[in-house]
Amino acid sequence: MRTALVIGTGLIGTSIALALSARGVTVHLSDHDPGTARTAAALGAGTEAPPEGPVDLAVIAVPPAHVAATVARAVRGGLARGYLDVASVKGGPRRELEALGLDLDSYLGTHPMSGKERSGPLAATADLFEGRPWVLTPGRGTDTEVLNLALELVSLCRGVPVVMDADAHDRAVALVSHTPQLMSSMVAARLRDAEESAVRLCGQGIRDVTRIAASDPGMWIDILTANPGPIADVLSGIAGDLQDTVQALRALESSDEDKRQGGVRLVEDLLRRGNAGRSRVPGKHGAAPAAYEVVAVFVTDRPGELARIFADAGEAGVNIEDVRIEHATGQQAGLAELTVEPSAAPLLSAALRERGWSIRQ
Ligand SMILES: NC(=O)c1ccc[n+]([C@@H]2O[C@H](COP(=O)([O-])OP(=O)(O)OC[C@H]3O[C@@H](n4cnc5c(N)ncnc54)[C@H](O)[C@@H]3O)[C@@H](O)[C@H]2O)c1
Ligand SMILES: O=C(O)C(=O)C[C@]1(C(=O)O)C=C[C@@H](O)C=C1
Repeated sequence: MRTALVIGTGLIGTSIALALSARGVTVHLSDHDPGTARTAAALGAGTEAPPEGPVDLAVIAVPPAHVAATVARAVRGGLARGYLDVASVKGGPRRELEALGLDLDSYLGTHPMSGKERSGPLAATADLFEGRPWVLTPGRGTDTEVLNLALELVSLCRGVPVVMDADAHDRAVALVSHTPQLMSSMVAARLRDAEESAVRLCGQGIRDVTRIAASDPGMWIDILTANPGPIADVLSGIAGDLQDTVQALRALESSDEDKRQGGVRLVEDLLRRGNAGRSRVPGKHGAAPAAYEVVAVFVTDRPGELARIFADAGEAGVNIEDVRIEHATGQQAGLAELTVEPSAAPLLSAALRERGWSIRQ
């Protein structure tokens, strides 16, 4: 692929454009808000100048409700050899396009399973898709050339291609993406009117559970309204668990010991099912979930602190698999939690202690 046109230069479009530009593709940027395309160009994602002729691939990265019309306009304008979109739902846009009577052989619906709770080009990064699944939903008539262009795009973005049927994709993301967004919003919504004395105690648990509750409601309304049935199916299972859990907790308040034991069993069963589900979440780069250990290091809030820890870990020959910072409320300090292979944990702890770091046991 030598040339591409990205239509919609928000978080996803600009992240794709940055990755393609970094790998030598000439990328043209377009957005219905010219200021947004200008920002993306200023970040090094490509040029605002329109292409002189058809590009190899047009990437449509606009909100789901605008996908069909934008793809149709691009196809009718003959802007590219192949067209793909990246919307979070796949069945609806395809059906809308079919209803428009368009020849869809040069179009492919895709969905990168990576994003952020922030929108717009300023949140974009070239490495957003590295190691993440990228779903491709070819139809019966999809041109091989377009499929190959899409595979090249995923490879240039260092993603992992996964071929799926559009409706199967929508059922899967109802479970792994759309319902989690709603659950996160529901937990966060409890905080809106909560007492300040409670909110100031927020620790890492609620931060993890509510991160995506900061997402753009406009975008999510589009996504949820395009996939209501499968999401309602998942939520109704969760509603059953919620109802049982409320009853179990009420039983725990009872003075009847048998009722109390029944409540404990029910809550324990839920927690164990949760452990089993969580253990199925794929690890880094889509690999099987790995059992790692965490080495927690006290850090003060000053420039270069993390760089020094990483350099010390590197000198000790330890590869850091992941890192998370737990910030202490009201203090200029926190804990850097370094995730490493179990065999490397004692080595890392000893090496960091030797270099003056304080390790939490
Ligand atoms: N945010 C995520 O985590 C995520 C992850 C994977 C896929 N997606 C999908 O990617 C697409 C883009 O999402 P985003 O997060 O980048 O949103 P965003 O709000 O950051 O960017 C969307 C951009 O599209 C532009 N736009 C809107 N309508 C347009 C039109 N008709 N023509 C041209 N430009 C138009 C907007 O001005 C905006 O710059 C959506 O379909 C979304 O479902 C999002
Ligand atoms: O991690 C986030 O913040 C996301 O928004 C990611 C996420 C997801 O649910 O995994 C959200 C919606 C997209 O369609 C794809 C990715």
